[in-house]
Amino acid sequence: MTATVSIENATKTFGNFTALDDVCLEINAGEFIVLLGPSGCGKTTLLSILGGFLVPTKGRIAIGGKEMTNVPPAKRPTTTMFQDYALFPHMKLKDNVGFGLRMRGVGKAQREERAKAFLDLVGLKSSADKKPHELSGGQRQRVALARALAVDPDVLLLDEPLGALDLKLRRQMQDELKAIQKRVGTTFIHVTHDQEEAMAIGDRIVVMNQGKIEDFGPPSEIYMRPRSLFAAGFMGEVNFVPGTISDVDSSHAIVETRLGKVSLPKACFTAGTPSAGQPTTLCIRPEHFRRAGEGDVAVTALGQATVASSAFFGTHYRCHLAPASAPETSIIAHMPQSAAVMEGQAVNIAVNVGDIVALPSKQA
Ligand SMILES: Nc1ncnc2c1ncn2[C@@H]1O[C@H](COP(=O)(O)OP(=O)(O)OP(=O)(O)O)[C@@H](O)[C@H]1O
Repeated sequence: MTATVSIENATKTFGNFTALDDVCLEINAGEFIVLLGPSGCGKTTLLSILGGFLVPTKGRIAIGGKEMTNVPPAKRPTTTMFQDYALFPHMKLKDNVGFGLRMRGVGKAQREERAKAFLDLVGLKSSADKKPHELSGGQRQRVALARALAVDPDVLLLDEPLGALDLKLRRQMQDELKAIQKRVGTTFIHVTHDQEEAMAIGDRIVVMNQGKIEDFGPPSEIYMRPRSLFAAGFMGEVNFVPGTISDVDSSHAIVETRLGKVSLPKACFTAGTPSAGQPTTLCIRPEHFRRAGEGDVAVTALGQATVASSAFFGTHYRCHLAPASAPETSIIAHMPQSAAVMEGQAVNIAVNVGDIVALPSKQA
């Protein structure tokens, strides 16, 4: 089963401290949503409010259109899967997976049938009679997922479920989790502080900081068109180039920066309409720099820079560039293999204007 989730102006305070600050979110049925942000930003607090383990100080929650704000966890159509997924060590896998069903009074035969179906879903059908200690970490994690899904929640809440796994297994489990979610169609809300994980699994990502939502959208949109400096910086590497808007006409705004004047279409201003005099920061991803002259007509030249360092990364060279106009500034640029850049070399750098995002500096 699956359901929509609606969060209206949810605030949670602990004494004088505001852990969640006026959060609004509309989640579609069957979406894989990732709550992403640094430690302490309020991800778990929001998940706990959805699961019914915390009641918001203000605001309301609805699941499948039904008011849930004060409904206890057991009466909600949600299941929460925690990082320490605590399987019962003395029980066979089929009994672990069937546990929730037993609590709901489902008979043994039906329980076993359903447990086996869900063990099959996670690729462990032939292990139904094993006990948790006979499994690897990744396999135990899959059993926990089967157990959570066996009770047929409308919404599965996952609190850093892959946090205990090593990197390789983590990446593999991300792919599996995404594939299983697509198969069952349940709404998944998954907490992580790992940006790559969020991009690997999320249909949409909620970027959180200090109890607030900084950005919400599909991974590509948050990466390419972030709506806050925090979201831009949290979703991968970015160069921040501070400047001021000196002029605006009907289609473009001129931003004066230490790399020179840049004329940007208004679509580059993702957080609102630009106005003259506004302190503005340009966000440029390392892979968007290129050597001037290599590209098309939409390229903005940013002047000459010296390659301070260059490291070969297989797919590209990762370079630190010192611009001639501001040598104390270090720019990180990924240059293609074909650019064959060398330390000490002077290069003319350019960026496709459409790849630049301009955001108000005061958000920093
Ligand atoms: N019961 C509580 N009493 C007081 N403060 C709390 C309580 N629960 C959470 N907090 C505070 O609220 C803030 C948000 O906590 P939360 O657990 O939601 O963060 P998080 O984003 O999930 O972080 P992490 O990734 O480290 O788990 C933190 O500063 C935390 O110390």
